[in-house]
Amino acid sequence: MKIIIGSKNPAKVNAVLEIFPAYTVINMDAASSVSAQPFSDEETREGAVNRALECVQKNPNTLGVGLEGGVMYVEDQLYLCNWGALVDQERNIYTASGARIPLPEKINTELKKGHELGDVMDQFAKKQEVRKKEGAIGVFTNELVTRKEMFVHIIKLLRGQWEFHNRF
Ligand SMILES: O=P(O)(O)OP(=O)(O)OP(=O)(O)OC[C@H]1O[C@@H](n2cnc3c(O)ncnc32)[C@H](O)[C@@H]1O
Repeated sequence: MKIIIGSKNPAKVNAVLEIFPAYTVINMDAASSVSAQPFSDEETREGAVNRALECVQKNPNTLGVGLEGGVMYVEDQLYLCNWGALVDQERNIYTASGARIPLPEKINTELKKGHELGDVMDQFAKKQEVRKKEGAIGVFTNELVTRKEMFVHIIKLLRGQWEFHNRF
């Protein structure tokens, strides 16, 4: 069976490859149809679902996966949040979120100005394309948990729910 992942970001594609080794994994650009920088769990989750649905709509008889990064507030503290969605051939939608960590006030200030986290992280870490590599979670955990690892966990949560559903 084929799995279509609605992103070309290697941190996302490699996570799907790791958890679905027996499947043919194809990547394509899919629209999140939410803001470039989602600012809540609801919006980030919606972006992941929209991407997964587009993958399946454009490729019938496959599994679609959408992964979306965003931020959200708990009281006044900004946190990193990530969501994933898997859509099967019957259009059942499975969702899961990833580990979240607080982001420094400096990052909050830049995001409030309208900048995207990907660009802010590159400036902060003095690196290029952090979002495709260790990610914000990697930078702020001293690379003990990378963005790919965080997505691996989300994909496991999605695959596990889908397999459980298909047992009965
Ligand atoms: O190519 P796509 O799949 O769009 O991947 P992306 O990383 O650019 O985009 P996301 O939709 O996952 O994330 C939305 C925005 O938040 C940024 N972002 C989210 N999580 C991040 C992380 O861990 N590190 C750096 N940037 C992150 C990202 O770069 C975007 O600007």
